[in-house]
Amino acid sequence: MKVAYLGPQGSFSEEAALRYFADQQNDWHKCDSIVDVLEAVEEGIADKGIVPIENSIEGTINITADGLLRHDLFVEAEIIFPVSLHLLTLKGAALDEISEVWSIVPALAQCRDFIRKSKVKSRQFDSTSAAAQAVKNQERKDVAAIASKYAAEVFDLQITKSGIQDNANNHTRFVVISKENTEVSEPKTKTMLLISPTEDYSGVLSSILNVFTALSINLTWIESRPTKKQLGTYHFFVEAQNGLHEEKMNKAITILQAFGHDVRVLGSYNTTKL
Ligand SMILES: O=C(O)C(=O)C[C@]1(C(=O)O)C=C[C@@H](O)C=C1
Repeated sequence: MKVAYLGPQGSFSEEAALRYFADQQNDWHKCDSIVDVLEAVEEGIADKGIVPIENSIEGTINITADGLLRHDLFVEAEIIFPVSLHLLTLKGAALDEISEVWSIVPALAQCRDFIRKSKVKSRQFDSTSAAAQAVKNQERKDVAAIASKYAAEVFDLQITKSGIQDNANNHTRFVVISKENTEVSEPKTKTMLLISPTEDYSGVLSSILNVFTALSINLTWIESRPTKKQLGTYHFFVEAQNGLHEEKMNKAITILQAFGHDVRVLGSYNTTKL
């Protein structure tokens, strides 16, 4: 089986993939961006992909949410991964020499307090490990990557300051995606739906949420993403703490469809904490 994830070597996505699939002999397909991971799975270049979808400090990873909207993909598992972000520099560099920090946007956002207090500039890269690789290749002592301890090892960089994220208790939720909707043969603990109202009227969101309240379905995640067609119109991601095998979940879907909403079941899955 071929699994796609965000590279280069040293990314959090790689750590999550290697640990989640530890007992399997897989071929790995490293991608340059999160969008490339989604496309690799949709185009059949990879059988599965691992992408970050939410971080406990920064919230939803919009690139992934929008990718799930655009691509015909399913979620088959979720992985909760602890994230600790460090300032990686060339060996011998000092903290007060650094004038710029490099990383992927969600990681820069997780370190907003540190960046603001240190009055350094920030520059976007496609992954934490791409930033670490650039620090290594460019041989500059005035820049630092915000990345993992693993990336420091891979690129032989020094951890000049550790644990710089705004909150020490930091986790990123990844999802395992595939092109096929895997049969829900055994009970699962969660279900992700994408609900797109076909009409815009006052109270449309509360009418959706009331369905879950009425059926005592606890929601673990709700996210709205713009339709990108008209200001103020949205798609809603809803994650429920019930599997698709449960009657009340199917009832909720039937009622939402009867209300005229477009409902896509993105998957029913279990959680793995790494
Ligand atoms: O850049 C990486 O190392 C990734 O795997 C991506 C990513 C993300 O975009 O959320 C994953 C986990 C961390 O939250 C920081 C970066």
